[in-house]
Amino acid sequence: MSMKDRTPSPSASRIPDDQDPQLIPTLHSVDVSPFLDLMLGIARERTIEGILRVTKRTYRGRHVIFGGLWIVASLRITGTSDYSAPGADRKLRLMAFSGAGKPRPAIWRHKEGTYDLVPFSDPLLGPCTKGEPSYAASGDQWDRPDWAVEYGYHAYSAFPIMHKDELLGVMAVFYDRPMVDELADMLLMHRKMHKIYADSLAAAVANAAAFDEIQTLRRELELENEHLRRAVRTAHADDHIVGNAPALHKVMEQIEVVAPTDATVLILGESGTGKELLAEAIHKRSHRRMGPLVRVNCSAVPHELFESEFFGHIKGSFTGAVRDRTGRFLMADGGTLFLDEVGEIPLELQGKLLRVLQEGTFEPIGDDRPRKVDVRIVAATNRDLAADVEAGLFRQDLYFRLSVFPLHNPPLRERLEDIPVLAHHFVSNAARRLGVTEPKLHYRHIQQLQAYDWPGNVRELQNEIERAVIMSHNGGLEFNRLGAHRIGTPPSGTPHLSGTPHLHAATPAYTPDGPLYTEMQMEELHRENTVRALEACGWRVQGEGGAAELLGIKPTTLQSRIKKYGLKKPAA
Ligand SMILES: Nc1ncnc2c1ncn2[C@@H]1O[C@H](COP(=O)(O)OP(=O)(O)OP(=O)(O)O)[C@@H](O)[C@H]1O
Repeated sequence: MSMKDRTPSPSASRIPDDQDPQLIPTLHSVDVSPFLDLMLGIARERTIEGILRVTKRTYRGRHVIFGGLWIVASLRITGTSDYSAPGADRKLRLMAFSGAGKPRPAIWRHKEGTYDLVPFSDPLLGPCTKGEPSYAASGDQWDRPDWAVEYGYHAYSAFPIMHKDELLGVMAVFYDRPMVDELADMLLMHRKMHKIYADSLAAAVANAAAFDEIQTLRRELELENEHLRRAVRTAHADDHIVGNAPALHKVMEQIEVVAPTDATVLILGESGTGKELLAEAIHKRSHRRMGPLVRVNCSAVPHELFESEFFGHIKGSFTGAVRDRTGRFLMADGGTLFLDEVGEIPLELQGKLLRVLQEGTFEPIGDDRPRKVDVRIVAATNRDLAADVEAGLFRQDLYFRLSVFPLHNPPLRERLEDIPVLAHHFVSNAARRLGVTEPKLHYRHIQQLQAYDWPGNVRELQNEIERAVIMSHNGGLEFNRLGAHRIGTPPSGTPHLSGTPHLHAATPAYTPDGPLYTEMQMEELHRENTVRALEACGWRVQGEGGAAELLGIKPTTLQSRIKKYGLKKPAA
């Protein structure tokens, strides 16, 4: 018998309709302000988590012993539930509850388990999954389960949460006594409120889910974009590894040894040292060279998308999964998967990754059929993974699995002898790409480049050279602002300028005793120094801490200098 069939007839207990004059006094006796607060709270929430938080504070009302909200289990709710198992759309998952009623639904039993997860076939909540509200005003109007009898749950009222004919969930409220006779009016009142509440909740949940879906798609698109851009760059890149320093030589020898095997390689080294280039070198020297080389930058993957990024998902397996998605593991089948910044993989996913590495199988989200892949892993990190293991941030078993063959890629400052050959390589690459005449690299340029410590390594060298080639205008190269473009790091200077401010003046000539500036260069230095002083004090010319005081000159002198150089405070 369905719950609808069991809906009590008016003769069983008096259930007034809204025309019933007896409802009017009831209306006056019920304090509706908590209900209005609740409605406002729900309307304001933009996330499902927020909606659930508000909902947990609710289900107040006279004689209400307990209220709960169950959501269709396949609706993935960020941060509160895991990806659902296949077939989860046929179950309701308890998401929020409140009230004084004991015990909690975790102990209420139905045929298959507890009320934490309820099948659509359940006689109590199941009828609502067909879109019909149901209720019982007293114990004799429903087949009360044992827990309801034992703990004094006499009456209930349940509503489906529907949005555009789609079931999102079910809400139910239970009473500690029969809601008949003089309480029947109150039950009717409550049911009217529940109906409004259920409709608002449906709209709020649907909005939040849609918002979630858009976010997920946006992040997926960003990732896809990044993959595509990189693939294009790699396809066009002049990717041969340049350098003869003994430290790099040793790395290349190790690559020759390990590449033909299928061993997992862990490339260690600071950012910009060329780890990705080494991973490509390993792939190209392996028997997998005709297969794909797929890169995942683990630091760029949003936490909630990791599993889908690695293993893929099936359409509809969670909110936002509007189409099937092939994970990177499957894409790399028969080739190499390069896990860049592997130290950024969240702890909870490290176990799953380890399983794939050990067994070579995985399941896409929402699909329980295991997929077998043949993938070689090359990982890279600039973190001290051993220290992360000590600190409990990285699983030891995964670390051991990844570091079968560690390769240490030295920072550029430890192979300064490679700078001339790298510099020539980058100058001709940049000139070719930019379509300009290749500017000449002089000995003094090399000296300047070798005197810098390159915290950003080869990538920074490449960027500095590209910038210098752009600025050269078919004239000479200039490297007197090395490091000035680094974000968050003060420029570390070229030694020739040591003892002088690090300024944007044309390259000076050099004497054995130091730099020699022309009058024009001195003028430029002067101008830049004045600007720097003005900037340092927010363009305040006089007074304590003003630019004139900083420069040790009179404010009037500074005024005339500002005029002479035509300096103006930049618009905010
Ligand atoms: N030995 C080299 N020869 C030629 N180019 C190099 C060399 N080393 C690095 N590069 C270039 O420097 C840039 C940075 O290299 P890459 O991206 O491989 O560094 P990475 O160590 O993987 O950096 P991150 O840790 O930030 O991901 C790339 O453009 C790469 O082509």
